[in-house]
This record gives sequence, C-alpha cells and structure tokens, in this order.
Amino acid sequence: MAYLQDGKPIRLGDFARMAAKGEKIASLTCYDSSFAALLDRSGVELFLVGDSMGNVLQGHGSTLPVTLEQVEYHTASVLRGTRRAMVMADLPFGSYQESREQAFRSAARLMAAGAHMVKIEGGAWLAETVRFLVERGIPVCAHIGLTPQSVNTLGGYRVQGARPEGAARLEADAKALEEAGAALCVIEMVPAALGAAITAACPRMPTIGIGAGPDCAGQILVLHDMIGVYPGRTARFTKDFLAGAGSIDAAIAAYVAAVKEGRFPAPEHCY
Ligand SMILES: Nc1nc(=O)c2c([nH]1)NC[C@@H]1CN(c3ccc(C(=O)N[C@@H](CCC(=O)O)C(=O)O)cc3)CN21
Ligand SMILES: CC(C)C(=O)C(=O)O
Ligand SMILES: [Mg+2]
Repeated sequence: MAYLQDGKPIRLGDFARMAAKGEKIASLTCYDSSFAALLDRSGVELFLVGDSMGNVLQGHGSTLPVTLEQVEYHTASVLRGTRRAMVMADLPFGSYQESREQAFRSAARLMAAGAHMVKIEGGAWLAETVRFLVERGIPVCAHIGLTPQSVNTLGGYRVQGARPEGAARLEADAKALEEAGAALCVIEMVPAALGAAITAACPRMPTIGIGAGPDCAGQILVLHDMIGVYPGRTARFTKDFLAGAGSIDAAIAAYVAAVKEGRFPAPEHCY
C-alpha cells in the first residue's frame, strides 16, 4: 500500500491532506533512536516524545515529574533514528502554563533539540499561547479531553465530556484552538460521539484520538502499552498488538494497518 512505500519525509500539510481524503494518521509515542527507526520503517507517520515517559520510562505514577531537559534529551535521541515521520514533543508540566513567553522559551528548546512540533495540554485558555507560538514559527498540536498533567484537578484518569455541558465546552475549546492556529489536536478519553463531533467541527485541525473513538483523523497510543510491556494499570483504550504478532516489527505493522483500515479502535476500546 502507498502509505508504506512512500519514503518522502512527512510534512505538516500532509496531515490536513490525509484528513481531507479520509486516510487515517498512525501515531505512537517514541522515546529513543532504536524504536524511532523501527516505527519509521513500519509506516508510523507521527511520533510523540510524550511526557508519558514519566510512567513508562521512569516508573512514576504521573507525568508531573517530567522535566524539559528530559524531553529535550529524548527528542534528540528520537530524531537520530527518524527519516520519514514527523516528531512532536510534549511541553512538560510547569514549562508553559505561566505565560506565553515561558511557553515560547520552552518550546524553542524542544525545537532546537530537533522537534518538528510541540504538544501542549489545555483548552480555550491556551488559545493565545498557541497563536503566540505559531506566529513565531512553532507548529503546535493541542491536547484536550483527559489532560494528564491536570490529573489532580480532574480527580483521576477518567472519561471527559460525558455530560452535555462538558461536551459543549470541549467542542468550544477545540474550535478556539483551531482558530488560534493549532495544526493538530490530540483528544484523549472522551465518548466516541464527541470525538466524531469535534473532528467534524474542526476541518483545519486534524484530530488524533486516544480513547476518543474511530472517527478521529488519526490514532495514537503509548508505545509500551501497545507492545504490552508497561507493568502498570492500562486504560481500556489500549490494545496489546504484540500478543499474537510474533515480533515487535509485526506488532507495529499490525497497529498501522488496523488504524489505516479503521479496525482500531474497536467498540471495546471506546467510551
Ligand atoms: N502507559 C501509559 N499509558 C497512557 O495511556 C498514559 C500514560 N501512561 N501516562 C499519561 C496518561 C495517563 N493516562 C491514563 C491512565 C490511566 C487510565 C485508566 O486507568 N483508565 C481506566 C479507568 C480509570 C478509572 O476510571 O478509574 C479505563 O478503564 O480507561 C487512563 C488514562 C493516559 N496516559
Ligand atoms: C498519551 C499521549 C497523547 C501523551 O500525551 C503522552 O504519551 O505523553
Ligand atoms: Mg503527554
């Protein structure tokens, strides 16, 4: 299939073109050079150097202890293994919430480490920060729904936007972030119908779902969850693709194919 054979580097505009054509975007977290090379040759188009490294690499119970220095280090490592995929890096907790100037300073460090784009957790309150970064040359992926850096105010890792008021607020957040210039938007742990509604409402900002249903423009999972090596509690939106696949290469290829063909997520992974 074309998506596995096309070796040209992915560019930012490719995601909007894919979304418009209905070609699903396959994304995974990635933290090191060896996995970057493996994921890249298996057709994963978008890597996230996620602050989930706090959980899966460091053994913490949340993403809050992860530092900007750590994300820089892993971003530089991932870049050395990447040829085709776009690499985005999470702005960690405490590196952007203070001001748009603080956000720019932190994002500039991730871009200097090699990131092609940064990801930032929050709703409409972040729109002016998104615009500030985009105007200054930094592509931004928004992240709404369950925002794990806010686990202490959300009261746990639970589904967001399940009631009408919450759903309306998340849709308004998405529209504000699209208007501010966000190039992509991760939507985490919301009802599948809300993932579909936000995707339809924001045609200029392709959505990347994790526990947000099959109608998002793309899907993302934490690498360690989808190869079954994370020893902690995993959410129902994850799937172990290594079980029955025989090799890590085959597991990644199975994930890419399942996303591209609309077979993942299945109803049992949705809310
Ligand atoms: N390994 C890993 N995978 C992730 O998906 C992930 C991280 N780490 N770290 C950052 C956040 C935290 N996330 C989480 C963590 C736990 C649940 C979870 O346990 N969900 C349960 C219900 C929990 C409850 O209601 O008490 C579920 O069934 O989905 C969900 C998302 C998602 N992100
Ligand atoms: C779960 C994804 C979206 C993330 O932000 C991370 O891995 O840090
Ligand atoms: Mg994250």
